[in-house]
Order: sequence, then C-alpha cells, then structure tokens
Amino acid sequence: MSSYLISNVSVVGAAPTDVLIRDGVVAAVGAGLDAPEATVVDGTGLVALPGLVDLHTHLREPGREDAETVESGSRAAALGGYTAVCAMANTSPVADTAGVVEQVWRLGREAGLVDVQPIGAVTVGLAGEHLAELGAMADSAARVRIFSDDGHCVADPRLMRRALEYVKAFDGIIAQHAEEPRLTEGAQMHEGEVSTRLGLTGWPAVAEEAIIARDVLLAEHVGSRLHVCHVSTAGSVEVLRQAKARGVRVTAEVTPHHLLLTDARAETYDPVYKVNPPLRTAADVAALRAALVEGVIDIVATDHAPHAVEDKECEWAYARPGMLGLETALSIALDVLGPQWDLIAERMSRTPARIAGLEGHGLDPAPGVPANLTLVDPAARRTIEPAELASRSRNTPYARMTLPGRIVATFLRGEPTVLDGKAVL
Ligand SMILES: NC(=O)N[C@@H](CC(=O)O)C(=O)O
Repeated sequence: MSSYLISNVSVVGAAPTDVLIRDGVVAAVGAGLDAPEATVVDGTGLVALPGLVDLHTHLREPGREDAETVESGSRAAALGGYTAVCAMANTSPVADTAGVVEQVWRLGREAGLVDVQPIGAVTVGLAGEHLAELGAMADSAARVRIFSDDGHCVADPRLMRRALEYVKAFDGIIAQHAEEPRLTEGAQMHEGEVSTRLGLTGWPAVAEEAIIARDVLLAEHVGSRLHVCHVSTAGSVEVLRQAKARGVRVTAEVTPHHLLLTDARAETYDPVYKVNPPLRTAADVAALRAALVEGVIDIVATDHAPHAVEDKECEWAYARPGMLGLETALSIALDVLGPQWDLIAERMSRTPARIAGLEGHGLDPAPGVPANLTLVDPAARRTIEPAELASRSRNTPYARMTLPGRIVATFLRGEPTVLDGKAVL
C-alpha cells in the first residue's frame, strides 16, 4: 500500500501540521514529519476534514442508470469531499429486499470511490401498505440499519409505529419523508404568497410539521429512533426542539438548498428549482440556519436527486422534483456557515457517521484512524458549470453561480479518490 505525507495542512481549522498516511490509516500527525518513501501532497492553505458523510443520496441504480449510476454518483460524491454515502431506496426495483440492497452495496464496493451504505425501504414497493423485509435487509451483507420510503411518506400511523418497533431489535432507524399526502395533493411549490401570485398549487408547511409532530410522539411512545429527512420549515424546527428537550431519540437533517434558496426562485418557472419538500420562505431559511448551528438540526444531508433531462427540462407541473447536491454541498455550507470548520466537520461528517453507524468514518485524523479525509481549499472560488459535473444529470440549481471552496483531494482508506481536484479512478 502507498503512503502520503500531507504537509503544512490545517486539521479542522487548527494551526498547520503534517499528516502521514500509511497502509490505509493515519500513521502520524505532527509538525515536521519525515517520511522519504511517502508521496508529498502540499497542504499549504488547505483544511483537512474527516471525509464527508451523506445520509441522503439518490444513486438511481438499479432502474434509472440514465440519470445516475452507483459509479457516477460515487464519483460525484468523492469530488464533493465525501467518503461515505447512504443510498436511498426509491430505485426500480425498490430496495425493499435483501437482494436489491446487496446489489447496491456490491456495486458500491466495485466502484470503490466511496463507501455506499444502502438504505432499505420501510414498505414493500414504497406503497405504504405492508412492511418490507426489514430483518432480512438488516441481516444481509449490506447490514442495513436505516430504513426510509423517501420520496413517499410512511403516512399510516400504525405502519409507522410497527416499523419503529421492529428496528429496535437491531438499533435501527426509520428516516421519514415528512409529508402528509392529503395536504399536498397536486402541490407544486411552497404554499404562500408566491404560490398565490403564480397560481401554483401550494405544499403547506403544516403538511411536514404535522407528520414530524406525530412521529416524534410515536418514537417516544415505543422508545425507538426516528430520523427526519430534509427539514424545511421554521415550524418543524420548533417541533424538533420540543421533542429533543423531552429526550425523544430523534435526529434531523437539512439540505444545502433549503439553507440557501427560497420559494422566490419559482418566479422563474425553471423546474430546476422544483424539489420536495419545496423551497420555503426567507424566514424558514433563517430558522433552519440557526437550528443547524444550535444543533436542533443535527446534520446537513444533500438529498442529491439526479434527474434525466426529459424529466426536468419540461413544463414546471410535469417536472420531477429534486436537485443535485453532492458536488456543491461543502461550498454551500461554507457560504452559509463561514469557515466554522469544527461545526462543518460535526454536521457533515462526525454526526452523520455516528447516526448511520458507519465505522471508520467521521473521525478526525489521529494515529491509527482509517484515513478517510478530504482537503478543502477555502480561498478558492469556482463557478459551477453543469457540463463539468461528474453526475450523469445536470439539474443543479447553482449553475453559473460562483461559490467559495474547492475540494482538492479526498482519501478513502488511505488511497486518493480525488487529487488536484480531479477524480483519480
Ligand atoms: N427530493 C426530491 O425532490 N426528490 C427525490 C424524492 C422526493 O423526496 O420526492 C427524488 O428521488 O428525486
């Protein structure tokens, strides 16, 4: 195996030092390290973070390999500074059996660019009627611990209760896409002043908040673990705050786009801004940012949702919801939070790794720790060109925006997946 000496690098914002990687692990951290056999990576001006971990990625394989594959999504992730991603279950066929989750897990291993941890569906075919084979997926080679019908809400409270109870046996988590379907029929965007003006059917904040309120009560009642996907409203933050104060075992994520963009984007009628849950108001954005800093929202997760051109570049009403996220998440976090490196490491690496139980991830570089890390150039600015993204899809809402920060290198178990800002494999 190879060795790398990252010289003069700031580890999570601290004073510059050297990091020696050997045989897949961090061998030493300290100023003036000497390792003649090692390849030197000049870390001057760069910040080393534990490799980012995404709890919410859509890889589209099997079924929509035209939009993304495990391999192309893994490459996008590595270029975004990620060393592990959790792959959502809304593939075709749905990841609701041991066979499908093992297939995704194996494809991730073959690509070898990030660790791909499959998420299993809660219900058969995401149909919300019968529990999927949660135990078989947990016992499979993929060792699934997170289950989600993301894209759909587990709306039936009895099924949700059963799922929460079931996963307690292996300390699993139900990750809920909180959307009361009866309140969002035909919805196109956030229900508010802009939707009224544009004449588009609204997706009210209460459709999210009502499900989160119900689910924290269910999780409390059965003593199980709930994770709330893509929290998007100020009201949801208040429900979560109260639940956490009572000691409910709930964690929550916010996406980069909900931290930056508002429903005003819909005025362009450009479906690149159509997403589930929808972009909300400036007051919601402010509340989400504050909740992320405070810790009421535990993590940033991308909800990377690649879509083929024909599914996105069409009339707003017919476009699929979702936007790309993996290759821009760190830049958005840096833009929104500023260079608060410890907070960024906490919300984008350490905590998501802990929630998902991903061993060897989310650990700051220290002797003996698996060398999963990423190097960021905080001074660089880059203009997002959709054609240059590694994703097979082009639906980034940040096209031609200039964003701070650039991923210079990513290491997975001591081997570079990205060097000089380019994918290695
Ligand atoms: N977040 C999105 O807007 N889209 C997701 C699923 C979903 O949550 O609707 C997708 O899979 O495309």
